Amino acid sequence: MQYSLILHSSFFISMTIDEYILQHIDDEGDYLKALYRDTHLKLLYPRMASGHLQGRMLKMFVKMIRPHRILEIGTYSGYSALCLAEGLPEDGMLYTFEINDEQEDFTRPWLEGSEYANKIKLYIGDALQLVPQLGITFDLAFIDGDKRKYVDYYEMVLSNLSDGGYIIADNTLWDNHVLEEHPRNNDLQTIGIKAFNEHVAHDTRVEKVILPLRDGLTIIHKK
Ligand SMILES: C[S@@+](CC[C@H](N)C(=O)[O-])C[C@H]1O[C@@H](n2cnc3c(N)ncnc32)[C@H](O)[C@@H]1O
Repeated sequence: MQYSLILHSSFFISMTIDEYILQHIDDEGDYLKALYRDTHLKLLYPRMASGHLQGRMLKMFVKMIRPHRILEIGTYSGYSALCLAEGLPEDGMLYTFEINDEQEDFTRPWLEGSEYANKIKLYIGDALQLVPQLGITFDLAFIDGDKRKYVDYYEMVLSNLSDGGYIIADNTLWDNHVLEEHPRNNDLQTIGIKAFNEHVAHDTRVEKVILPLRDGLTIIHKK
């Protein structure tokens, strides 16, 4: 009885903290609220969208880092793209890549209808193939694509990143599955994220921290 009360109260407290945080940070605004709702109404896997807290965090990172060119791998419904673009200066540009061509009909109108449309270029295709062809050096990259390919994204991004540039990688705690010593052989996403975390941890070209925000955000600074 005692135990279930403790469980219940800690669950209650953590819910309250999440709500408390959202009530004490900047509002996401009506446009992002509507996009988040539309994502949940019309798309599969709406949990993939960044949402209120992470979206404000991404905008804040852009304000702090002051990049001119941002790369995003994994646009999905465009929620994080809009938050990244919101933080950019007038002459800044976000290049966002989405491999799933069925996503375009939903996402392009949301990006083009926003007040940041002139700061966003949406590409449909595999970022691993398309980004090196652009010949652009980025100041900040947000990696949020296929979890099995994070090491490949990382190496590709690092060679297209300015010295002193930053990478933010999402989902790097993967619902705490990273703690599994021996993930199932077919759990390629957990295996991919663990390989990425090991790879970055031992990479002397960069400085890195992991923030336990939402599903884990790794912030990487290229020396
Ligand atoms: C987690 S969702 C992105 C969510 C979005 N960044 C947000 O926070 O609102 C991951 C997306 O990456 C896309 N994706 C996977 N592999 C990719 C690749 N190689 N290049 C571009 N997009 C990719 C998937 O189709 C999916 O829509």
